[in-house]
Amino acid sequence: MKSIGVLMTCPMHKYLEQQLENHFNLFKLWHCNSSITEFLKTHQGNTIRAVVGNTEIGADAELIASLPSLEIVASYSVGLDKIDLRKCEEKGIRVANTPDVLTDDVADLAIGLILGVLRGICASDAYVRIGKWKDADFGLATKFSGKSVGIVGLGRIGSAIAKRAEAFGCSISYFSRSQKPFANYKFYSNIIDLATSCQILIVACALTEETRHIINREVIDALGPKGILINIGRGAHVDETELVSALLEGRLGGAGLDVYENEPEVPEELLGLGNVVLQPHVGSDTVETSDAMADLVIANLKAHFSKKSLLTPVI
Ligand SMILES: O=CC(=O)O
Repeated sequence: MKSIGVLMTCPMHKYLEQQLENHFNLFKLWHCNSSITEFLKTHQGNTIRAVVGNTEIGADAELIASLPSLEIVASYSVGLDKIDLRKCEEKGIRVANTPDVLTDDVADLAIGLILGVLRGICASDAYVRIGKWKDADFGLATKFSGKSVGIVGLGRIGSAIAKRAEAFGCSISYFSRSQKPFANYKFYSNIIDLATSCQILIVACALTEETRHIINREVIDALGPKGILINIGRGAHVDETELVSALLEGRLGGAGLDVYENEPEVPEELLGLGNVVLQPHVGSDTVETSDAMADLVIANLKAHFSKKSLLTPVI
């Protein structure tokens, strides 16, 4: 497979880059200072048969159009929102992603964010480091165990979060397109009703046109001044301007965020808030999971080019 051209869209995991280099003829899009078209002209765009993208740069219509020999997009991510799926379908381009292997890490981080916000873990850590403990006790935080948790999207990650939250004695309810026959949790067909009924609302669904800004002013107000919003999905699930004003005005109790609308930009106003915990989109960023995701990308590419079934096909 050494002669097969594979284009990586941006720097990702070093191990993935090495594996791609070992097995394929690897092109790195970020090595070009000019436009994609220029880059592809000088690097014979027509030799590239696969694209490996991620949550930052996937495969948009422009990239797909400039690769006449493209056969497969193997994403180093579970999320597909940076891939023009319609174009891929239209052109018969296969698409694969990395589900399952990252579920535990993302669910773990969701729980970490809840504890971070409710127990003030980051704020109290800073309190110790800057020597304030010597002057006074930190003060009281909020209990997590036993709270009511609402989950937006009960897919693989949402279900893994539910399982963890159950172990904390939380009651679980969820909103999704349809009721899940396997789930023993309370189903809401209306997200406002879910937000009204829970104390912690967690966004764990895929980003699509229907779920863009699914967390709007109405949902935030339904969650209320004691409610906590956790987002480990995508920044665009939340109307960030509304989120910021709700937090500043005390209409929302707190937030734990791993994702933002314009990454890596984070609204300045959030930086000074003690009831907010911020992470730089690291849900699946552990050594173990990143290696497993990389192995899955390679396995999908090898399967495709050996005319075998993809391990985790999307299209
Ligand atoms: O956000 C992470 C992913 O989609 O894998």
